[in-house]
Amino acid sequence: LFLRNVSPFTRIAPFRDKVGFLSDSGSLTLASLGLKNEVKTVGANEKDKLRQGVSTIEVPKSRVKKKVSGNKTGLIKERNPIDIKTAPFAAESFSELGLPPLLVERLEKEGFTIPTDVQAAAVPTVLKNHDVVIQSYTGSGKTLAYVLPILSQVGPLSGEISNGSETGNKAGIEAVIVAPSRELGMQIVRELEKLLGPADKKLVQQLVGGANRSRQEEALRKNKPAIVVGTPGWIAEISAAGKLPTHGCCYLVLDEVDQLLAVNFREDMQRILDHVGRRPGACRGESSSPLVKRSARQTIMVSATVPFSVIRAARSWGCNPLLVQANKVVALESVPSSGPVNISGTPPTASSSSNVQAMPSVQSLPPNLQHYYTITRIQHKVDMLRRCVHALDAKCVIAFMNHTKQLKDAVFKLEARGMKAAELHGDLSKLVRSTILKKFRNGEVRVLLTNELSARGLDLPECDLVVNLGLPTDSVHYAHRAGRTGRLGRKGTVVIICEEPEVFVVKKLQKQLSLSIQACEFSDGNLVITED
Ligand SMILES: Nc1ncnc2c1ncn2[C@@H]1O[C@H](COP(=O)(O)OP(=O)(O)OP(=O)(O)O)[C@@H](O)[C@H]1O
Repeated sequence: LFLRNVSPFTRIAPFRDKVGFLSDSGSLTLASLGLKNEVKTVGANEKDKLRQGVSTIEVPKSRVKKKVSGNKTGLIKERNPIDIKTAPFAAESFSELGLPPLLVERLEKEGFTIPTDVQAAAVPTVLKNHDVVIQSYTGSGKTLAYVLPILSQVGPLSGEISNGSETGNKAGIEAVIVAPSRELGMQIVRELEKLLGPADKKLVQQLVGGANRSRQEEALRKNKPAIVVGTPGWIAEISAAGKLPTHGCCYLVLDEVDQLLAVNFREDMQRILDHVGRRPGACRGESSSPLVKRSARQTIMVSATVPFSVIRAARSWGCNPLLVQANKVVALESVPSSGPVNISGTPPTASSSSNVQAMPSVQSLPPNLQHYYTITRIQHKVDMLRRCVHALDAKCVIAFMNHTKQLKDAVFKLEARGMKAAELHGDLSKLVRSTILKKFRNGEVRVLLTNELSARGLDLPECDLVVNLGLPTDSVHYAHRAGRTGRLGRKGTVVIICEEPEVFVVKKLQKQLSLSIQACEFSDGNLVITED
């Protein structure tokens, strides 16, 4: 079966030996199957720009996936065979992933021409209706990895004739996307709206806190959106009020799934899992045949960090889920679901997940990051931040502190020294938060002082430096904070400014993440590497 699927490949790039997939029996590569002779190496091309995020192998255009229509009236979705062979092979273009031509055209208009590795692996897998956990490092394009399969089935870009309505949807909500913060939810809405275009953007409805609830409910009633994106609290609340028709929903996406497992979301998540589509447990005990008809929603779980708790949850929420990573798709059953605990010894907070990664967390970090730490006394931390920004000539800086109260003081100190700074945290109104983010994006603010609120999912591609003025609680938090820079192949620097007694935590982070965090000083406007 594998040979049949592989033989039509036309070209394979130099990394072919490394590109493989795991089956129950172990890791397979093209080389191990003696298929090298069937392929031709391609040289460097325009993709160099996106090197680590982008595909290296072309899949024949003929291998376009048979379209599986989203079911507008019922819940039955046919699962295609667990064909994990196609997924690992990154594609040269979006059309090779089996996406409808209209969607590919729209992607090109928006400047998306080449899928990243995780998109190339995830899109065909999701299109085949598998429940998945998508894990790939921060900034590698996980949002489009699930948005594209949804848009290829839902709305006008799917190419399906709409049944007379402008939005093409009259049968209730077809996809629910849950994100842990309002900012992240709105970012996902923007990504969807960008692809749908102004004429069809009403197909997406945000359900996030801080906005006028009755207006959101009115929009739900009037626009009949096919996709809703929101935070757990609001989705659960509107659902409990009977204003969210999600029983026929085909897709449930849990973005930043490990954070959604936190205690403070538990009740709301339970309601969502119980009411969106049919319970995944419905497929339990049925035939293990991959061709089994599923009568449940498709559950898509996404994060750069996949702790054991996610693996356990995914097994219970999903139906034979697959773990999708760049260049690799593997049955979740084959992934261990227990292991060591928390590195810093700090108990999990309400916002943190309950245990550490099931896989080396270095996989959560973009490859182009430089990591440093420097030691100073607590009262000099903000001044050290200023020196660090100057030394690295950073233009767009996100600095994390652990206590909201410290942010204002730090902003004051930086502004007093002529450095444009602003604070961002959950106690600010939604309007103020949006304005600050806008100013940061357009360069009016050089240093954004923030707390854990901004650590997850926020896509600020211009950010070239992340500074930890307060230590992250564990390696998961470090990875998400660090991942605000170095997005999609860009370079980035991460600096920890700590006190002498905190160095042991830096060493633990270093060990846990299997990366080098170099000791440094900032003197005379330069970064100087020091002996450890
Ligand atoms: N194929 C692509 N070509 C060019 N740009 C892309 C492509 N896919 C995604 N992007 C852009 O890359 C950036 C990062 O994408 P995204 O926010 O989805 O990353 P992520 O993996 O979800 O990160 P995080 O783990 O931090 O949430 C975005 O600005 C997005 O528009």
